[in-house]
Amino acid sequence: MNRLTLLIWLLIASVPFLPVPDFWITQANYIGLYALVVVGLVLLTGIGGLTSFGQAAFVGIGAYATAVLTTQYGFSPWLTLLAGLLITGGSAYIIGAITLRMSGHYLPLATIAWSIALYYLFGSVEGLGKYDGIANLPSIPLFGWDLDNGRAMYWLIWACLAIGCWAMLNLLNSRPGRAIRALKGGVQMAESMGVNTARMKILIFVIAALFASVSGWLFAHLQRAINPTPFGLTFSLEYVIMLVVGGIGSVWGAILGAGVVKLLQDQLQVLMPALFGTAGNFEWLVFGLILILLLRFAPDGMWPWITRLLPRKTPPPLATAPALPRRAPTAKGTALLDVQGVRKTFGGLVAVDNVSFQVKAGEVVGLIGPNGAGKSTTFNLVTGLLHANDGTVSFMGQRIETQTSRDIAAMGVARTFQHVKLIPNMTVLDNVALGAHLRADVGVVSATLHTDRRTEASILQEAAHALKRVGLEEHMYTEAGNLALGQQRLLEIARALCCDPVLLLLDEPAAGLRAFEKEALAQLLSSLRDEGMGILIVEHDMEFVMQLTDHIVVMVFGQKIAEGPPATIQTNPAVLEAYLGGVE
Ligand SMILES: Nc1ncnc2c1ncn2[C@@H]1O[C@H](COP(=O)(O)OP(=O)(O)OP(=O)(O)O)[C@@H](O)[C@H]1O
Repeated sequence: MNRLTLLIWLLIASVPFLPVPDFWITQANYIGLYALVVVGLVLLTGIGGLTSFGQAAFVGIGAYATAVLTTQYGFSPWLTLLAGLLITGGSAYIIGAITLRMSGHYLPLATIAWSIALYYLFGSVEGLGKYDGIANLPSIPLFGWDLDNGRAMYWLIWACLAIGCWAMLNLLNSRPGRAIRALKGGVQMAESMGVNTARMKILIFVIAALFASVSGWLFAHLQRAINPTPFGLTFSLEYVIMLVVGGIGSVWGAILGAGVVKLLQDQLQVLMPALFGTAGNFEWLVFGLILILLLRFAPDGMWPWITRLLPRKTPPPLATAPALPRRAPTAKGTALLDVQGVRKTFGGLVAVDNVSFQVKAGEVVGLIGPNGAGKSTTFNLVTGLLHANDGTVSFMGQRIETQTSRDIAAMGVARTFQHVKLIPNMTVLDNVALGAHLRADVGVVSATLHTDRRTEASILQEAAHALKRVGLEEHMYTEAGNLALGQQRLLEIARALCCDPVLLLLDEPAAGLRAFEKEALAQLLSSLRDEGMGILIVEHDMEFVMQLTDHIVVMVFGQKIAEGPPATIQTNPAVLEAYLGGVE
């Protein structure tokens, strides 16, 4: 934690000692409660890209769990916090497992549906007090002290928020955190790096729900009485507005958003009825307008404005750490990839038709052909992104044509993409570190508690080494989206190297590179070949391919029309006719 952050937290902790009126303590309490929910939403929506309009329902589960168990069964509020977390976590897991398979606008619609369902459940069940709710909740005891007023609850609320922010930041800057951030870059890339995207989605859904549940527990014991109203759809929408206002990708933006919306709401609730001359929820008019303007002109919310004013942090030097375990080297000449008679159709189109070829360790094989020949489709068949209709694909003697891209990555096959797939707002170093996902075993708990320091240092060291190999070390802390296209391709190669692959598949790696960068890339690939790596490369730059490869496979209209060493391919009449436009 830097000095400025520490100073701000100390200032926040000292507020109840200062002559601050109770009104402002109450405001601060609600801001803290809302911010807890929004920090969860930052992870779910801002980072993970999953929109939820149902967080208030999870706040409700936390609140009702403690209300029922303390008032009807006499449990301690601390026990009911755990019970609430268990119930919320369980419900979120079940709801998530059902709804997170949906994509596009179906997911937000589903979250609205279960949010409404839970709201009516709270209001209809006799044991939950129906719409009157449950009253007379006990206060929370803490080391013999009764947190029975707003000032006392202030510390607990803001301590929970501080712990939540600390845990969330730890998580985001870790191996699972990078995997979560990769979700927004598309499932294909993340799965190719070995990330179990379905599990990650459920995980962030459950974590966001747990943040909401803690907020509900605190809310219930602050109010000492609850009813269904604060757990309905309107409040869920308010949380989303706070997220957008503060900045959807930032933990600190969550607190800012909660603060700005809460304070503005209070002012508007007084001002707007006076302006219209009648009572009503006119503040929503303003919120709607603010939301539209923000989405149009500042979709990243207000936090990026503030960060521009803050002093730039110099990243600390990377810690030295033990190297990550590497695969045993494969002897040159070992058969790595064996593609036999693969066929892939898209409806009536035969994209790949009965294609066979092999790649050995210590060999660079070029896969060439005009546009639409089926090269990328063949790549996708080898890496498990697509499954062949016919034929077999084997890697080191093991059949892989029905395996997932995650399993194939785990076996030692790494790839780059024709259309670069990276996480633009993550640093180059973190993007590359994602490649080492399968080489370390840091779980969410360890990441959250920051007990993963050693492994994290090893991962970053590995990523830095890969960046050095591709000549991008000076851009380590640049946001990946700010790199030129050619450099982004080099980043993808570094990420693939970070997987410690046996077989490297490169889809048009030289596209967008300048002459000296191509030269450096050719040298790098040659040295990887000398180390025993097998390389399959799709490339349109013929000079590059002819100089680098040991063997070339030529495809036209989905079929293999020739294969052999570059010198033979260059003079093959069928290739010249079909691919290069015929013999002069
Ligand atoms: N998901 C898909 N659905 C339908 N058709 C597809 C799909 N993917 C590829 N195709 C078609 O399959 C054929 C082969 O495409 P592919 O991208 O594999 O060719 P390519 O050789 O990699 O071409 P390029 O060099 O332009 O990238 C093309 O006609 C393409 O339009």
